[in-house]
Amino acid sequence: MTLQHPAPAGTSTSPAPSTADGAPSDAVLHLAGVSVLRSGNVLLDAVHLTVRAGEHWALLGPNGAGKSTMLGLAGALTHPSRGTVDVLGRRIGRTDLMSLRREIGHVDPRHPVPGPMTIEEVVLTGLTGSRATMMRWEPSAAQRTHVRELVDQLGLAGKASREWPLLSQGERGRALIARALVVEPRLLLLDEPATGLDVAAREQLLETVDHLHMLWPDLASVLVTHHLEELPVTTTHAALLNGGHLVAAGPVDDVLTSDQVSATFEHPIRIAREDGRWRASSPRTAPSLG
Ligand SMILES: Nc1ncnc2c1ncn2[C@@H]1O[C@H](COP(=O)(O)OP(=O)(O)OP(=O)(O)O)[C@@H](O)[C@H]1O
Repeated sequence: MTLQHPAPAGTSTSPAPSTADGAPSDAVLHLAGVSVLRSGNVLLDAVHLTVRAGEHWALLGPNGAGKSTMLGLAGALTHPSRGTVDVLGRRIGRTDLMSLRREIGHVDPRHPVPGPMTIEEVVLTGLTGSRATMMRWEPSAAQRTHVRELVDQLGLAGKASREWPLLSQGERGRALIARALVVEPRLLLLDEPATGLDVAAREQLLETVDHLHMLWPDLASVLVTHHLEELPVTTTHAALLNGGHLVAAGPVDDVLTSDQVSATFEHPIRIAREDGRWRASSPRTAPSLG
């Protein structure tokens, strides 16, 4: 995503040729002047963003900032009240949303899995866009092979026939990423993928996400989180949201500064980066204990 207007200091605004609709021709996701209003509340206010192929965005902000609302637009789940949203070159409101959704990889850690399905069965439901295995639908041999390859690539080698209720949270997270990738999307959306994971499972999941970006360099992604510690090393860009407003957006090192993150979370926060990972802490004002 690239913030286009107004552009904060340090944000790249390099022009790209535009389509007839005004979206840059290389955009995977383009929001132009987007506001979302529900029940009299402004969930998003005049947001401009562009995500291009190969960019890995982090979307950060406090509770209620509008992150899920923005991800809902990117996933073709909701309509804007004002402005335009183009996903994979198709305009929300002018295209069939069901078919567009099937081209977007959407990872929701709260995805409900009905009954005792195996990892392979769950990943296959990505092809039908359903929760359960579709009646009278049979995958082709090539589709099965593709699913098994993905399961291996996601660090679940040999576990394709494991049943969902017996999996750890971390294994479920990686299986849901495989499910999202089975349609070979150009855009991958990750909604707080590290929620509920212990530190080891979180680190494995982040390593998996970094690995994906190396395997599919053109894949664009948007990852929503509240925690800077949950950002993959391969994150290239960040957007900070507060109260439906974009506080900053652009290359990750320009955006994730102590000042901008503090303004976003309305609390003094010190940002540090080590070995490509981010850490956030709050300067203490009271004398330390012990
Ligand atoms: N249908 C709706 N009608 C009215 N207000 C809504 C509706 N959906 C969400 N909101 C409000 O809009 C704001 C933004 O919600 P959103 O879920 O996008 O925030 P978020 O940044 O994802 O929050 P969290 O980090 O808590 O998940 C919140 O204050 C929420 O209560």
